[in-house]
Amino acid sequence: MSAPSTPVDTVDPGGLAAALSALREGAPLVQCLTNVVVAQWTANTLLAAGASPVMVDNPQEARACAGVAGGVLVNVGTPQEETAAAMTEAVAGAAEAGTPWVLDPVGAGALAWRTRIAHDLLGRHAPAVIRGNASEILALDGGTGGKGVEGVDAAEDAMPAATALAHELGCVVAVSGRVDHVTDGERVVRVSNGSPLLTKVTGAGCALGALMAGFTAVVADRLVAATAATAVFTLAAEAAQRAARGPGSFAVALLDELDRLQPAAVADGVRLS
Ligand SMILES: Nc1ncnc2c1ncn2[C@@H]1O[C@H](COP(=O)(O)OP(=O)(O)OP(=O)(O)O)[C@@H](O)[C@H]1O
Ligand SMILES: Cc1ncsc1CCO
Ligand SMILES: [Mg+2]
Repeated sequence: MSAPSTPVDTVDPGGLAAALSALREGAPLVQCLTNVVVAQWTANTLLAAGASPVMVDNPQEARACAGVAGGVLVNVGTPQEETAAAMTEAVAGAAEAGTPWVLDPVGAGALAWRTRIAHDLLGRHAPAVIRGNASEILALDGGTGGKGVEGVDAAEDAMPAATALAHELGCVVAVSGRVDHVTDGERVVRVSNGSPLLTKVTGAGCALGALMAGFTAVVADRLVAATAATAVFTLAAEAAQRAARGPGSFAVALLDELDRLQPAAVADGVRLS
């Protein structure tokens, strides 16, 4: 199947700005089952943007937490038996409560066990959003994956796979890269904001997935939610790049700029096609 190319219609800059206002007003609780590399930075990203993180990734509490959270992030970056069991529980809790959940299939394709975990979770209850780099999205559709957790494909090359997954699961698929591509299987939104420094710090994509879980808690249209997260994150990255001397100061500045970003600046600065 070829990728759809319907131009942006309902996803407009004003809607993305309104989504950021909704995130700040709602301050949703976002449960994160994420990897050990990025946990603290992910929590800080959510706080800076205006959401409320809680990193509950044990099988004893994950289901109950997903029942009360506004959104759930499941990121398979450093899976262990315990956290994999917790992911199953969290997805069950999300299914019971109708809580939107986001899958970040870190390293899918490159490593077999986590690829099976991702497929198993997808088979239990459809996520609101699958967010990954192009190689990870291709891997979920039968591809071979990237170089470890690094993507080696361009986002546009993953759009046939993203479209197929979106149709199969009834979810949004967000493919990150120089130009981020977001689709619900019918509509495609491209966001061309961002900074190359995002590829020089670990966990940018992981933090973006957490933001998507936050936006799905406050925005009903999941295409808008995933696009708003992308716009907010990449616009903050552009401002952070201006303040940074390199990856270290960039990562710190990105938190500052997420906190400072105003909804009007989202509407003014986002580059959609
Ligand atoms: N070449 C690039 N130029 C500018 N921005 C980029 C580039 N590649 C990725 N990005 C941005 O970096 C962020 C993370 O995307 P990326 O594709 O690197 O995710 P990822 O590989 O899943 O990251 P990680 O696994 O390290 O968390 C996105 O906001 C995306 O817009
Ligand atoms: C570096 C790394 N290894 C496993 S998860 C992770 C964070 C970026 O995906
Ligand atoms: Mg990733």
